[in-house]
Amino acid sequence: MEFITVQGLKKEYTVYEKKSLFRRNKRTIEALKGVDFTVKKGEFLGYIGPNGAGKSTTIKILTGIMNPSDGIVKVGDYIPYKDRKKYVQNIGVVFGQKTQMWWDLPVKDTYELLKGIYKVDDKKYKRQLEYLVDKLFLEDILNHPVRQLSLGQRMRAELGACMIHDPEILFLDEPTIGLDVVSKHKVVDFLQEINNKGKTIFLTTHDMKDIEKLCNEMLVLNHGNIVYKGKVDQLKTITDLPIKVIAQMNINGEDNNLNRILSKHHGKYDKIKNQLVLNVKTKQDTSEIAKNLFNNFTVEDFKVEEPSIEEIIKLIYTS
Ligand SMILES: Nc1ncnc2c1ncn2[C@@H]1O[C@H](COP(=O)(O)OP(=O)(O)OP(=O)(O)O)[C@@H](O)[C@H]1O
Repeated sequence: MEFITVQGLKKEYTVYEKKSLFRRNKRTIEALKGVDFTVKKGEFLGYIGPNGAGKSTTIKILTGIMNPSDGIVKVGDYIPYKDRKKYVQNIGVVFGQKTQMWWDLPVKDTYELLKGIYKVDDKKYKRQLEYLVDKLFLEDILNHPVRQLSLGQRMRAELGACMIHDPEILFLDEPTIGLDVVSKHKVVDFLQEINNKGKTIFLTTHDMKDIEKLCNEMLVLNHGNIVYKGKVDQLKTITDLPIKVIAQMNINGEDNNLNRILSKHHGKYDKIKNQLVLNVKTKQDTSEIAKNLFNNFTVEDFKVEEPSIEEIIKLIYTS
C-alpha cells in the first residue's frame, strides 16, 4: 500500500540579487524539477543527494512546512501543506541540525508539553515514555535541561520527543550528523527497532553506512531530479564500475593462461609484489576466475572487492 505519493513535484525559489544601488535582478532557482516517487507503509527509505540537490526542500514540503510550486503530494490521507494541523498529529520530525525542544527545560518537561500539544492520554503517555526511556537510554538525562546535553544525548532526546504521540511515520533529516560511534550506534539501533515494529521512516543522510545498514529502498536526488530509485543493493548493478579480484600468487616467467586472463579482465600482474589485480564485470566471472587460478597456480591469498556505495554515489553525482 502506498503511504507517500509524490508526483511531478516542483519547487521554485525566487531570489533577488542586488545589481547596483537602485537595481536588482530577479532569479528563479528550480530546487525540485518534477519529482515522482512513492513510499510504502513500513518502508525505510534513504533519501540522498549532494549539497543543494533539494533534499531539505522535499522534507519541508512532505512535513507541511512549505507549499510546492506544482505537483501532487499525499501522505496517508493528508495533503501536508493543506491539512497541516491534523497532519502533524500523525508524523514525527527531526532536523539533525536544529533542536525542536525547549532549550532551557528539562527533557521530561518538554515531553509533558508535547503530551499536551498532541493530546496523548495519561496511560498511553506513561507506556510510551517507559518504552522510549528504555530503548533510547534516557533515564539519566530526563531531568537535565536540553542545553546541558551532549550532541548524542540531545539526539536521543529529540528522537524521544518526536515519538511521544507514537506517529506512523518519521521524517529524519541527518539524525546522526556529528555523532560519535557509540551515540550513532544507539540512534541506528533505535531506528531499526521502530522500523521493525512497523514505523515508516524517511531518512536523509550523507552517511552511506547508515543507508546500507538501515534502508531497504533508496532515492538519489541530483539537481532537483531523482536519478535512482530502487533497492539499496541493486544500486551496485547500475554502474559499470568493476569488481576487483586481487590474488597473491607467485608466477615464474610467461604463462599463456595468465596472459589470457589478464587481457580478458583488463588486469595487471605485479612481479615484485607477486600480485594479480583484475577488473571484472560480473560476480559470475569472479567464481570462474577463482576456479581457474586455484586449479592452475599456487594462490596464497584471494579476495574480491566490490565497488563501495560511496564510489557508486560519487559517480552518479558527477555524471
Ligand atoms: N529559502 C530559499 N531561498 C532560495 N533558495 C533556496 C532556499 N532554500 C533552498 N534553496 C536552494 O534550493 C536548492 C536546494 O536546496 P536544499 O536545501 O533543498 O538542498 P539539500 O539537498 O537539502 O542540500 P544540503 O545537503 O546542503 O542540505 C539549492 O540550490 C538551494 O540554494
